[in-house]
Amino acid sequence: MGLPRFGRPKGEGGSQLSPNLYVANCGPAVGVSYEAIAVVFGAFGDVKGVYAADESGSRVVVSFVEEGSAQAAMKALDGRPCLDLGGRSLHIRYSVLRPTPLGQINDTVPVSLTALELNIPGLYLLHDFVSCKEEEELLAAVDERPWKNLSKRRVQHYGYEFCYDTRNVDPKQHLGELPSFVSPVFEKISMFPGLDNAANKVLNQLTVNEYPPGVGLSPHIDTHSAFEGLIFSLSLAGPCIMEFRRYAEGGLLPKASSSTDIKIENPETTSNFLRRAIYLPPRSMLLLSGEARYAWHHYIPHHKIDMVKDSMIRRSSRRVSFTFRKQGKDVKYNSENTFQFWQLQVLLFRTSRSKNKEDESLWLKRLNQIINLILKFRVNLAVDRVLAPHATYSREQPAKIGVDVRMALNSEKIAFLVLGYCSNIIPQVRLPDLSAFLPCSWRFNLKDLSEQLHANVIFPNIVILKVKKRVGFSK
Ligand SMILES: O=C(O)CCC(=O)C(=O)O
Ligand SMILES: [Fe+2]
Repeated sequence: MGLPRFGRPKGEGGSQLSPNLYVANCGPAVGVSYEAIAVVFGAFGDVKGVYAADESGSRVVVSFVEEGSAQAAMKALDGRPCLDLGGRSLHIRYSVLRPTPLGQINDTVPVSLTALELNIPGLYLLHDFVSCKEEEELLAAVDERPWKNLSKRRVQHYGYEFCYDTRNVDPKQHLGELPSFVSPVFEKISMFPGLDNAANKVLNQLTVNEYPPGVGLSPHIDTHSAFEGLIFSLSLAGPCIMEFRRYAEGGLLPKASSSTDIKIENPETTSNFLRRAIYLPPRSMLLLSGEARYAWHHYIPHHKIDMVKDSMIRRSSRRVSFTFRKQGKDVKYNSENTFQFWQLQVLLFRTSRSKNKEDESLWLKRLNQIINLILKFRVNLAVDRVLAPHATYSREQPAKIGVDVRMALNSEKIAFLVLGYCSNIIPQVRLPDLSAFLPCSWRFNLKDLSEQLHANVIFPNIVILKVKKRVGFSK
């Protein structure tokens, strides 16, 4: 699902009626926010969305539900200074839907060119972070070294080897300092706006990825316990689109705050998520921190051609990325640290399908281990323990509460759920909301382990439910 593409008005005047208005002299580049535009135009009828008309940042398309509203707005606002929009004179024409350009991928999302436009807290993008010469030198340096072949791309690891099975690094296997050819990049990282100068010193793991044209990367959040804090990714050689997803948490999504948001609703899985995309040109540096690093999945769609604004960008050459991270011990919870940005974690424990008593006791043992980790504040480690590699779904498929609970309950005797919320992200979700996900034919109680937890209230936002199948329940 993508947004409709709007064309510039054709010919003189753009007089063909339409519910979409092409508004010039208006947009973030001239200090007018999309929200302010939506409010002003909203006075004339329901506004479906305000979109960037092009990359200028000073031309937008306001899309109304009804043509009559567009007409009224045009009549009232065209050619006049608008006090609510900084006194700017707006130039308005009707905009028409443009047919999908040839070769466009159906499943697209508007692609932002800047972090500001993308509007994900904690995400920064600096263009031309390294020069063409530095780019050449970095590429030459890695090309002189051995690549490791994965199924579709090649990688090199420095500092610590990244293991793709566990999605983790072995902290005991230190491969040595990062190579000297990345020193110029480190120097620049230390000048990253707003960054503590010490930050570059602690980056001790580098993964170099080489993607052939058209090859992408599946959605993931970099393993919590493996890497602490900031993630820097330098793009070299070819461009790509990086997309981001923020999944519905307990059925709630953060308020869509940008016109680039797409809320995907998939009735089959009842999952929904916000989706945004940014263009990463060669030599740009992306920084993921805070919410961008912990709450949003990132991935690179497998496209040979990307639509960026109105241009078709062919991924004609390989893309090589240098991703710098800090291998870290598990983060301990305190009110200041990254746990604040912890995404909703749904940890689902299941007895095995074999209904084997031993399996069941194994799962109970694991559950207890994990509860102990939680009680010791080792939250990220607890999350990793469950989500990889034991869980039946991978980290790429974050838990969908409703579906997973039902799936577990249909096939298993017992399921345990540990539900954790980061209170400052989704303070609204409480137990009553959770119970809504359970079929009414199931009873669940909060006794046993949850009582134990409640007696040790550390995170008022972590709840353990023991979900029991009712005796005699038939499917
Ligand atoms: O290629 C990139 O820029 C991203 C790589 C990445 O997300 C990762 O290695 O975890
Ligand atoms: Fe990543």
